Amino acid sequence: MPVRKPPLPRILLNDVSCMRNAQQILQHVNVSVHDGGALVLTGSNGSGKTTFLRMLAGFSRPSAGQIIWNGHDISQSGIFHQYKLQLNWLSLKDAVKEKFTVLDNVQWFEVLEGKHGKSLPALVLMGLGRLAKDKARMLSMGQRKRLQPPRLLAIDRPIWLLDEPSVALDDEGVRLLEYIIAEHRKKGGIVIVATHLPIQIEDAMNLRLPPRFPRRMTLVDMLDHANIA
Ligand SMILES: Nc1ncnc2c1ncn2[C@@H]1O[C@H](COP(=O)(O)OP(=O)(O)OP(=O)(O)O)[C@@H](O)[C@H]1O
Repeated sequence: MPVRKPPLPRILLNDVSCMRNAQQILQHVNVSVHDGGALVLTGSNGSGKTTFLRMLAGFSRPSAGQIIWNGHDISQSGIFHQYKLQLNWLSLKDAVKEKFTVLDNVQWFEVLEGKHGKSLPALVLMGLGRLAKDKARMLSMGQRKRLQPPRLLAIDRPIWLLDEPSVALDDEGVRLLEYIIAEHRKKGGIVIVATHLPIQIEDAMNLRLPPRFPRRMTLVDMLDHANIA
């Protein structure tokens, strides 16, 4: 019987290291993600989670190793051009245009992508349907955060890079985000999330980045040693 080759991972990080401002941030990272897969990045403040996402988004280059997409190194310019069209990146900066309506803040991305019809249903799903025609400056912090998943749905690209997507969301907002992520994966999409907060993502791989400057003493230790009577 012929032996079937296992499918290539869609994304492979092969012994990747990354420097920022002449400082070594990530070292010898090896990870592979297949279609429908999820990778959750955790680690202390400054450990390099955002750097990891930025590198996958092409904002920083690995200082060593390769990022392979579909079997090709993304540092080749022709490949990178195709690769970046697969990405949807949500950074901590919400890029909400306050003078635009809530709907326009999502639809703008959709139109740029040459797509239509998904923005309003996505806002309704995230509980923002009633506010669609209001100016975005009226939104609370959590509501601004709820505006982000609809952008993912409106643009509808396969690889999602999400930096702290659940910060400021209430329990219902987190459940909705988890639902959207699960549905995306069912369609073969990939989700890579950096987070400090618990978020339920079934069968996700977890990558805990080591602290860059291991702490000798925690704040609690210091308070203990302060001998406050
Ligand atoms: N613009 C920058 N230029 C140079 N170094 C940077 C820059 N931004 C961050 N760094 C450094 O890179 C390291 C990793 O930062 P990064 O933002 O990736 O960490 P993180 O794990 O996402 O942290 P947090 O949990 O606080 O969000 C930090 O030590 C930081 O000092």
